[in-house]
Amino acid sequence: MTTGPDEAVVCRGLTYTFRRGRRKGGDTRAVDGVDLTVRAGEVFGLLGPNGAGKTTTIRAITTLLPTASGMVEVFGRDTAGRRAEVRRLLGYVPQQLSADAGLTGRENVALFARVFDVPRAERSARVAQALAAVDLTEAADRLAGTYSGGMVRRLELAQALVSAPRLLVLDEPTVGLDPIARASVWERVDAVRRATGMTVLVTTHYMDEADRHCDRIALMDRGRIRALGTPGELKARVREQDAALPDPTLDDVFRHFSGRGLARGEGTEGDFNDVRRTRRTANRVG
Ligand SMILES: Nc1ncnc2c1ncn2[C@@H]1O[C@H](COP(=O)(O)OP(=O)(O)OP(=O)(O)O)[C@@H](O)[C@H]1O
Repeated sequence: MTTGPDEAVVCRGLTYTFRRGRRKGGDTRAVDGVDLTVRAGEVFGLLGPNGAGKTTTIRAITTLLPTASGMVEVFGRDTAGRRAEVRRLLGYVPQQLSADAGLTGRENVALFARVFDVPRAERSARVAQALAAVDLTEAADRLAGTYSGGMVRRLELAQALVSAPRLLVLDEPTVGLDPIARASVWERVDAVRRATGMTVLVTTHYMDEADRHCDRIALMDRGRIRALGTPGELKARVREQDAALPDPTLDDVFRHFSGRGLARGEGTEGDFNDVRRTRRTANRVG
């Protein structure tokens, strides 16, 4: 075990290659030797353009992909050998829709409570608590299919929170939402974190969100971590190294370390699959 009590996630040399035939464009090394430590209790942001490898990294951390090469530990448990234990420590909100439109909000959360072995006697109280934590008490008995995009995201958050995870993993939690709905998702995450000390690992394209809500961020590009630190530290590094940028933004920081901008369309479009996945995610909450 390499993880200490202060470390929620440790990745060492994490590498993942998707194998595809040559006609389909050949193999893709989605994650290429990632070293990463997420400290217990922090909000850690994984930032990067489409196709940078963020989702693949968190799918390895959440045990949804096998650790093909390298090592991942979650609170000291190796994901390769102690998969079931790791899963019990996690709440995960994937990019793909994880709520069922044909069930009420309460039924959706109750389903997750059953799947994650919340004790039967505690279940209804825990479901109500999770719904309250995301401000869905009033809408709890309506079909999820009638919810707005922001409400669906908060419902998915409740689903992930009902098992009282020590680590909450959020993959693009605010993509496709309007600014008010985005702020509301973050408010709920921050409130639960303050109350429970839960660790949060989040991927996002939105630099302003990362700047405001993340204690530390890793800038990822083409499968590698290009820079890691607090937003303030990263900006200070750029300020020291580039006199032309006395007041750098995180986009400037990204450009400095990767040689290109983070904004969509700046040579960072990713491939067809990246576009398809992003559209699907944005559409489902639109
Ligand atoms: N199931 C898959 N099969 C083949 N290639 C894949 C698969 N999933 C991802 N990839 C490729 O791996 C690379 C990294 O993708 P990944 O989804 O991890 O990036 P990302 O940073 O999360 O991007 P996004 O912001 O679009 O979600 C991309 O080139 C992508 O096309």
